[in-house]
Amino acid sequence: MSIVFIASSKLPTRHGDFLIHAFEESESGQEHIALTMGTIADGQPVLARVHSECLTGDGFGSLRCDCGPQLEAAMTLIAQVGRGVILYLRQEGRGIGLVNKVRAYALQDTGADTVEANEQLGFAPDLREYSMCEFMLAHLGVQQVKLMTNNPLKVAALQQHGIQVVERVPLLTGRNPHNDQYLDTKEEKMGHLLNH
Ligand SMILES: Nc1nc2c(ncn2[C@@H]2O[C@H](COP(=O)(O)OP(=O)(O)OP(=O)(O)O)[C@@H](O)[C@H]2O)c(=O)[nH]1
Ligand SMILES: [Zn+2]
Repeated sequence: MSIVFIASSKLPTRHGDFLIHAFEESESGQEHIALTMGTIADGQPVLARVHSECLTGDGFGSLRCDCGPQLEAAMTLIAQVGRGVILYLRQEGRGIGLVNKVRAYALQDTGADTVEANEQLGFAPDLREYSMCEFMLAHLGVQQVKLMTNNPLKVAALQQHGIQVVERVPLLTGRNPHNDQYLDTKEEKMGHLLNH
């Protein structure tokens, strides 16, 4: 994949003052974002989050998943240590897109779990890929990351793309009665480490 850097600006947030960096995939035009805080190009391991877009959770406060609280926790932790990076990848619905995610939710409303719903729609459970991360982190000067994630497959995928993940930092937050079963399915079928 080829991806190019477009522009950076200041982004004050309620979690602290970040910089926002915009990138664009050359062939598809797909846009991705990095948020950074502090000195991250000094070769020292950087607290990092590779977050997949979830408009419902990140933007609307949906309780069907744990994405919103995970994003907030990642921004808060980065602000606490004063340095870090969030790659916000536009891979809505684990890569199936927002409309198909709503289709999957409709199937989940009638009993399917998150994996079965994808399969009933003709998709693999997870279509994401992470090759853009290598360029984005290199552009930002980040050499090693302490990755905030509960997903060991994400750690492995990033390592396959040459990213040095020196530590996995669990991001256990956001469980509620609406997503309890959904999180159990991620643990049982998708290998997430949720300690439940
Ligand atoms: N297809 C589909 N996508 C979902 C569903 N619920 C959340 N997502 C998407 O899943 C993505 C986040 O993936 P998760 O499985 O929650 O977590 P992860 O990124 O693999 O792992 P963490 O780093 O621990 O958050 C986002 O793109 C969400 O939009 C669902 O029921 N079906
Ligand atoms: Zn979500």
